[in-house]
Amino acid sequence: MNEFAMYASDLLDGRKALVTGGGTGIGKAIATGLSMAGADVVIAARRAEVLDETAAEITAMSGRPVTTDLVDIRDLDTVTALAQRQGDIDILINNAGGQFPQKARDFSPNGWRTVIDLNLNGTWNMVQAFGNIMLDAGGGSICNIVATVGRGIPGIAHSASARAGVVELSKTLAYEWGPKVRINCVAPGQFRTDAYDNTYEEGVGDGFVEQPLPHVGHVSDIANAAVFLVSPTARFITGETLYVDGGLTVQGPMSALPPGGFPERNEPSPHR
Ligand SMILES: CCCCCCC/C=C/C(=O)SCCNC(=O)CCNC(=O)[C@H](O)C(C)(C)COP(=O)(O)OP(=O)(O)OC[C@H]1O[C@@H](n2cnc3c(N)ncnc32)[C@H](O)[C@@H]1OP(=O)(O)O
Ligand SMILES: NC(=O)C1=CN([C@@H]2O[C@H](COP(=O)(O)OP(=O)(O)OC[C@H]3O[C@@H](n4cnc5c(N)ncnc54)[C@H](OP(=O)(O)O)[C@@H]3O)[C@@H](O)[C@H]2O)C=CC1
Repeated sequence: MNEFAMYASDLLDGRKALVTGGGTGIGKAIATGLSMAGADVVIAARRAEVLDETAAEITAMSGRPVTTDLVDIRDLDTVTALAQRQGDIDILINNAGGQFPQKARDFSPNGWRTVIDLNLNGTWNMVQAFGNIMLDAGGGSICNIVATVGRGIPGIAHSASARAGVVELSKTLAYEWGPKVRINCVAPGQFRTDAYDNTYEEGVGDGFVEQPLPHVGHVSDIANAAVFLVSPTARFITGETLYVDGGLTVQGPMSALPPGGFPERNEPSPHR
């Protein structure tokens, strides 16, 4: 079975889709899924060579041409220029992003700013540049790739904050742009892309045996969620965040005892 061919091959016929960070990992998977569903896909990021290789790979699978373009989402001038070249899109996937893991108490001011700038301001640059064009042109659909916000993500407080900002931005724009533009988010759990493995050497571990679906996800799981959300199949859905995390965020501490077991009833809290 082809994991990227879950939908009809003409589901997105006649639609043009742009995926930021589409040269690698999750973005590449989403671009593949869109192309397999019939969209004309543009992948955009900073490294031309990576993009070109990926475009050729996707075309070999889907039989459809894939265009590449350059952008640094942190640099508004390059975003504006991209919007001038590729503004006629129907679908925008904001996938470019990332962070470094560090305890919050150790963040430097510039470290914090850098991650917020990439994931919140960078996404906003893209959303406003392309959203405005979609509004003027009559409509479109946007999907932002975030992370499993809502319960906190220890080790990446900067990114968790930025992604929560994107979720709230998306809900707000769902109101403001409602009649014309749908905007949703996909929240991946942990997916073993090259970038993930390079960044989190010991990240994939015990957590997975406790989550309701106790295995690592495949990038096509994200792609299929994103394709669904930007397709007419999801035409009555906007402002939503779809968690694709094997149930990680419902795993919770329900079955775990606190260290040392439960305290006696009515014992005062040890916290000040
Ligand atoms: C902990 C478990 C979490 C599990 C959940 C995981 C969910 C998410 C998973 C993923 O996202 S998988 C993909 C993972 N890969 C990435 O995200 C890599 C992407 N990261 C980057 O591309 C870069 O790190 C960056 C965030 C874009 C920053 O790169 P940039 O070149 O712009 O920064 P610099 O100019 O080098 O530095 C700016 C500033 O930030 C500080 N800094 C950078 N890296 C680190 C680091 N590893 N540790 C600590 N601090 C770092 C750097 O020192 C600078 O600050 P100052 O020194 O000037 O104060
Ligand atoms: N893998 C996982 O488990 C999870 C991933 N995520 C998020 O999903 C997204 C994809 O992750 P993943 O595929 O694993 O990681 P990758 O690092 O492979 O993907 C990030 C992509 O974004 C591009 N990119 C990075 N910075 C910029 C920029 N400033 N402007 C334009 N493009 C940029 C990169 O290409 P280039 O360097 O050529 O610009 C790269 O293709 C990220 O936002 C990540 O944080 C969220 C939760 C979990």
